[in-house]
Amino acid sequence: MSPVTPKIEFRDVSHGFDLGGETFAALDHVSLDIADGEFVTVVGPSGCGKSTLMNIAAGLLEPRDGQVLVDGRAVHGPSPQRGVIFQQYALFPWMTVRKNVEFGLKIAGVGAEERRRTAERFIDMVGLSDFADALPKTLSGGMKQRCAIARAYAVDPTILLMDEPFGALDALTRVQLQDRLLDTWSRERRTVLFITHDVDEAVYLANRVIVMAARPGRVHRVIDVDLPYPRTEDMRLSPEFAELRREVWHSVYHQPSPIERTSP
Ligand SMILES: Nc1ncnc2c1ncn2[C@@H]1O[C@H](COP(=O)(O)OP(=O)(O)OP(=O)(O)O)[C@@H](O)[C@H]1O
Repeated sequence: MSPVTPKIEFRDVSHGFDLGGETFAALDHVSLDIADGEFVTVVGPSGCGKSTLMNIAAGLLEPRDGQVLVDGRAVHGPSPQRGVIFQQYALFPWMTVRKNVEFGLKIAGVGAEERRRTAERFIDMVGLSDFADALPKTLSGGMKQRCAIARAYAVDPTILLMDEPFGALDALTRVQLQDRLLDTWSRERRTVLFITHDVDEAVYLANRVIVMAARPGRVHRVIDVDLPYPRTEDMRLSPEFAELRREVWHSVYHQPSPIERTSP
């Protein structure tokens, strides 16, 4: 039987930034396979390279060493196949929700009628139908982020790359959006790579949690989350969840000291 090609493959990826004449190692030999349809979350201390990893997967940054492959092909730039959602909503402020969601489709040359139909479907999916003609400035943070999610989904990406998308939201909105995202994911089954600082969020959403370590940024542990979907509020309160949470928390906050470099 031939092995299944991972949807996303980080193959020995290293990246550094030049700081005052020295190279700072942001990522050090990161290798990771993500299967088609997986929901993978990434947690780790501040500065461990989570966003750098995401930017490389998005094709916004070329790694110094190694490569990222999507469906077995090397990534060398952004692609509509990979939808990216950041913490800051990045909506066009002068466009209504509908126009924001239609934007990527317009760029892709999709006709007006189909654009409208597709946008409506995804605006409905994120529960913003009553606000389709509203401008972003009239929306709450959670609504803006739902609009950003609808916009990312509308262009039909096979991969969603999400960099702390709920980081700026209050706890209740955050929990509601987690459920909505999982609901969408179970129906659409895109591959999701999701960065967060929040251990509960990491466990609640994922099939697998990747715990990174800092200085240099690297994969510290991979923790499988064997809880079934759909995830529920009761599950958050279960002993199994508490145990997974404890395990991830411990891996993030009780890491060994940064690797001592004895040679340059
Ligand atoms: N453009 C840049 N120039 C110089 N150094 C950078 C640049 N971008 C990131 N770094 C450094 O690389 C390291 C990794 O940064 P990155 O933003 O990927 O970490 P992170 O895990 O996402 O952090 P946080 O959780 O705080 O958002 C950090 O030490 C950061 O200072």
